[in-house]
Amino acid sequence: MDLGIENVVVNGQQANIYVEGNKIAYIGQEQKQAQRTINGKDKAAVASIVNGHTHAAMTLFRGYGDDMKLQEWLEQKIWPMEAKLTPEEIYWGTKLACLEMIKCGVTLFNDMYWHNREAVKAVEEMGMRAFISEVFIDIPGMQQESCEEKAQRALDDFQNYSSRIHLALGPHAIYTCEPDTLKFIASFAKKHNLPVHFHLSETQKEIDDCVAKHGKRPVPYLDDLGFLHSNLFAAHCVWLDNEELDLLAKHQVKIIHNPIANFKLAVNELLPYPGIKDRDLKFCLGTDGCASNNNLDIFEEIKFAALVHKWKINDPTIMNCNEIWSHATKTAHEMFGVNAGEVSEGKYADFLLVDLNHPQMVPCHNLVSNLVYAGNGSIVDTVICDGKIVMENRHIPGEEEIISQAKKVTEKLFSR
Ligand SMILES: CSC[C@H]1O[C@@H](n2cnc3c(O)ncnc32)[C@H](O)[C@@H]1O
Ligand SMILES: [Zn+2]
Repeated sequence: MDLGIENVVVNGQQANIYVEGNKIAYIGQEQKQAQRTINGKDKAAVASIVNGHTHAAMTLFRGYGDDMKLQEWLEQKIWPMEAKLTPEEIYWGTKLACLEMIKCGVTLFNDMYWHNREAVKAVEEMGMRAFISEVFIDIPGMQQESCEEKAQRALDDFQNYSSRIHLALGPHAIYTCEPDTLKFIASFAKKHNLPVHFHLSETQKEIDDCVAKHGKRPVPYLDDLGFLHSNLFAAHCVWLDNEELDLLAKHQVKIIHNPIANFKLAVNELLPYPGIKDRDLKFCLGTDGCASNNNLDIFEEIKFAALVHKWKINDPTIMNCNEIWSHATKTAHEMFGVNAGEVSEGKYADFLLVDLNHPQMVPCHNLVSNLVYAGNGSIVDTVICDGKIVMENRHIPGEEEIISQAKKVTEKLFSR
């Protein structure tokens, strides 16, 4: 065996876990020879978490452009700064994002940002899994190549990356992409079996503008373009009526819930959870970028989601801890087609060792309750992704350099 974690709490029992290659080969009472063995005493092994929607390199914008409405925030603050970003800055911003996500128990994330070659390099080096988008945005000056050239170039590039890196197509939103772009992306995605990563129904303005321009709400508009399909990952989805929920369910669109960013940008609506649950629509959680969150601690997102739906529906039994934990881990990995999300034999060895002696984890009447309601990213001690240890005892190789380079490039960016 390549790696052993001995005497650890796993699925409610004390046991040993052995990893061979990138998979969990054995969980049980037997003790086996392994090249490397970790003592799992006072630790629990739990599935790693997915960040289903983020803009990783926006870590460099943490605390910049706070307390604004979405459209003004994008147009007055974010897009002018993004226009100045260099590939090197994206690289260090993405490394910083990976560092933060690993520290908070994420091994797989779904990213949409500029200069994806640098993002890929950062993710490869950090040992994580990611879906990395080729972005499409029809704003003059923001996109040089044609859609066809961009999509084909991305397809070629991604042949050269490891199996941890997946290509997605990332049209930004209905208000920044022309109908022909959306049609092209849908057909290219279907032809090449690629996921599409999209912002959908985030603000009332988006709905009102769509009705004014196209005579229909966003989801029927997208349906008429042939854009809805089961490999569409739609972030936000807060302003949806019942007809739209029916259409999303008909096409099995996957939904990413980003409640903290929604609250910070005051989009004034919440994911329609009862309608989503009734229709068995699949959803997981995302942090969105660091300029609208302002961190990538997915534990905060999990707790916030569990609380806010209880408040909205006025029912504390809604979104119980097992349910939200499962959305963030098992369902999330299933949605992305990655064979992880549970600590069991045959799954990828993507899991966490959480510290059962962390003050926020003591006492432990119910592990999942502590994970959801008591803990945060700081309870994560060790992270394993694709069979490799990417963090041990909360230390990640190279972290000091990432922090110092992220500070340095941010200073340069904001002084230009
Ligand atoms: C084309 S790269 C991604 C693009 O999206 C911007 N962005 C970040 N957060 C949001 C949000 O909540 N809604 C819409 N767009 C967002 C980001 O700054 C990049 O420009
Ligand atoms: Zn976003």
